[in-house]
Amino acid sequence: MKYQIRKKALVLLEDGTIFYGKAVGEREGSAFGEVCFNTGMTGYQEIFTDPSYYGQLMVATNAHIGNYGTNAEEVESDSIKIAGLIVKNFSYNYSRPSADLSLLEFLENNNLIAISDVDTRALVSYIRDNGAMNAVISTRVDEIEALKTELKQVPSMKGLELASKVSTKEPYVYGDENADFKISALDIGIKKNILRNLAKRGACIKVFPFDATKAQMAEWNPDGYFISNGPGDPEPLTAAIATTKEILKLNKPMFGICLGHQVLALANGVSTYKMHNGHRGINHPILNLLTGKGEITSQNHGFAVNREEAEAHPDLEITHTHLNDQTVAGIKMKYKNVFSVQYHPEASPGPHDADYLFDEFFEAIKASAN
Ligand SMILES: NC(=O)CC[C@H](N)C(=O)O
Repeated sequence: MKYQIRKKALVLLEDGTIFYGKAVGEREGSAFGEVCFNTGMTGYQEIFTDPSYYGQLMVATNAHIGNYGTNAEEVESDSIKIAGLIVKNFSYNYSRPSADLSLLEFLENNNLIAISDVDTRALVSYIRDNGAMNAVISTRVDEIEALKTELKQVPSMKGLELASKVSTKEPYVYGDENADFKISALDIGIKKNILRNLAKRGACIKVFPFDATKAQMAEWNPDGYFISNGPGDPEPLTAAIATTKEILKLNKPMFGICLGHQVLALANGVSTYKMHNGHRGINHPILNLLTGKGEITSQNHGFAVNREEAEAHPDLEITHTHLNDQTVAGIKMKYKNVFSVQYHPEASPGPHDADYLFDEFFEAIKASAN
């Protein structure tokens, strides 16, 4: 086997804790970022290409990663967005008829540094107990002091604006130009499966850069507005928050997902905060407070909306709650067709329980278009 003898590598956390492992493939080097973990058993390719993970080192809690290879169709953006990958067992072989590359080839094509043979259970328990923190993965195992110094230069996720790094530079149109409805989407890190979900329900979507103004987004007279998911802290997104505030005055239907949900809260003067540990996985339980029904959802966030402020806000209603820790999982504006969720109805990966949110958005669009 080509990669049987592999270089030693390490994960160094910002508090000095070290976990050892082996380099994946033959790439040497270091990758820095906030270390976080995803508990999904499947869906690694969608996770690695999700722009919301920009700047993060991903620990996969599933013990085998790579065993079903990759497929060019199953991406959520045009490249890998995680900063680095940490796994227990990296599978150099894969078995799936529809795969077109091994995970190793996919990582190499994207120049991604990855480390395997790490005690990921110990690492995940450690982060879970001690909270989100920065880390470096590196093959420079004899240069720990130098790595510590370099790690100190890495900015904290709190206060970090990252949407501009992943947003489209120019507006573009997605879907059939003759579709029944038109949606303007603010791209602060949009996942492809959101666009697929909007297009398949009969919309043509115009996707705008992170700093687009209301005037730019309103110019083609859309039937509704969408504010996307994305990476980083929502608070520094001053342009997106200001644009959202202006769009709200138009009284058109609006839907926000994840970072878009946080931006909607901020546009209403409700603050957000950094969680001790985020929610990242595909089996997070949510209670829909409007229907009394439970949903199993796909999640990926490290910030959340302040519950007391949302509860006290005269124009807002909390519509969904996360059942593990009672964090706010959804809000709506009482007097407008405007709502948002902290989780991912587009799944990819994950269950489709929350698909109905896209349908509700289209019902609102149809009602307001009449
Ligand atoms: N998936 C997302 O949109 C994540 C939103 C935000 N970056 C957070 O970590 O909370």
